[in-house]
Amino acid sequence: MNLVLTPNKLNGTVVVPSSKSAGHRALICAALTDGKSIIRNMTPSRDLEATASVLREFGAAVNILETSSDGRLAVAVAGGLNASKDTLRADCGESGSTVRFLIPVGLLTGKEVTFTGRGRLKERPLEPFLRMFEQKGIFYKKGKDSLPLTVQGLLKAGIYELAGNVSSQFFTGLLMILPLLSGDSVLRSTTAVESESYINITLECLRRHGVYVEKEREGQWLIRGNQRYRPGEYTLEGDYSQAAFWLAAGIIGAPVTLKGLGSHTLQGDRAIISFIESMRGRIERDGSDLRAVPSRTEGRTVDVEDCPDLVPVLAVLGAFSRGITRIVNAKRVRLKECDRLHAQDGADQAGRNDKGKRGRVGHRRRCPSYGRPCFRLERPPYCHGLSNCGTAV
Ligand SMILES: O=C(O)C1=C[C@@H](OP(=O)(O)O)[C@@H](O)[C@H](O)C1
Ligand SMILES: C=C(OP(=O)(O)O)C(=O)O
Repeated sequence: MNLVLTPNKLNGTVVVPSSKSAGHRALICAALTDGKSIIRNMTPSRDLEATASVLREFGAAVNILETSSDGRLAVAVAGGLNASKDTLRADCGESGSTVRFLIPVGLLTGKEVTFTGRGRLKERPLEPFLRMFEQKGIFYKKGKDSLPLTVQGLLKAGIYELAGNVSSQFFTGLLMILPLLSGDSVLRSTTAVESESYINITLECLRRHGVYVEKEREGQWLIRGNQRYRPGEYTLEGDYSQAAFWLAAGIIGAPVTLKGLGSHTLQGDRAIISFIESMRGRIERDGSDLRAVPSRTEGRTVDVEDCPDLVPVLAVLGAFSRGITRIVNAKRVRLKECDRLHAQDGADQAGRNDKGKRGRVGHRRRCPSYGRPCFRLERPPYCHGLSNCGTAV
């Protein structure tokens, strides 16, 4: 799809959609209990629907209790993975989180599970799990693409070693099920761990459900076995990845106020605030509300190792700032729902990354196609939760 963005000023107040990462984890942890949980303030999305539908296939009941006037859901989850069918089909849509979180959960069912997906998900890497299946004697079958993938087997407590530089999502998937096994496990990364803030979001969700994991040292976690997930009732916090777009819009255009963000969050994408401030962008705080005020920003070097989802918005902000903005440690964003480096202006400079060197994207103040849109988007930008805005993008 080609989307033309006409330059325009945007202002107003946005109630930020809830964190999609927190939503996936909440649904899964609730499904791993043997009781009923209620998750409030869930902004619906296709990725969350994929997780909910796979959990239903595995035997949990996931139902919408209420929909608020702004489309937020209260979701009831009755846990228990007691699917009656012998073979299960898990359609993960286009969601990397869904497939990587739910492969270990699927193995808990003891059934043969076939994971499927659409679009780019079929090509996104699953190698860390495939290697684990070989080490742990788990049956799997797949063609030349990552999906469809059929798995069957039981994971046992023990030592799990995975590369930490492909996706933190493999660690999250294992961290959610290892506490249920009979015996202690150690999860260890064989490389430096990237996107670790997402692992911390996982551990926070586990704690909410009464499950505890100890970080022993960098890249290593001790997981006591024989734990049980307790049902919970809680409200999801606002999403800093999505807030980032509105903050940039406020800096570039006219003031934008954001509501619904937690100020004590573990989300790595809260780094957008310090990035913008380091670029001399003005962000005002009023309790947990944030207000982005139009500013003349200056290019900086920003490290996205822990916050890869900020790359698109930083590229936009960089294009509107004086001087050069360098986005470093961005190599893995090639592995997302689209090749997000390729989707940015200046992606050619990032291509020299294949020998293990760190990613680097340079953005000039003006894009070469000055006066015309300089990004190719495969989907419209997020625009849930918009209210009282003078002009839409
Ligand atoms: O665990 C999660 O919720 C996510 C982890 C990150 O992926 P990587 O660990 O692959 O960087 C992030 O980019 C993705 O949007 C969501
Ligand atoms: C990369 C993303 O999610 P996932 O990895 O779950 O597909 C995303 O939504 O930006």
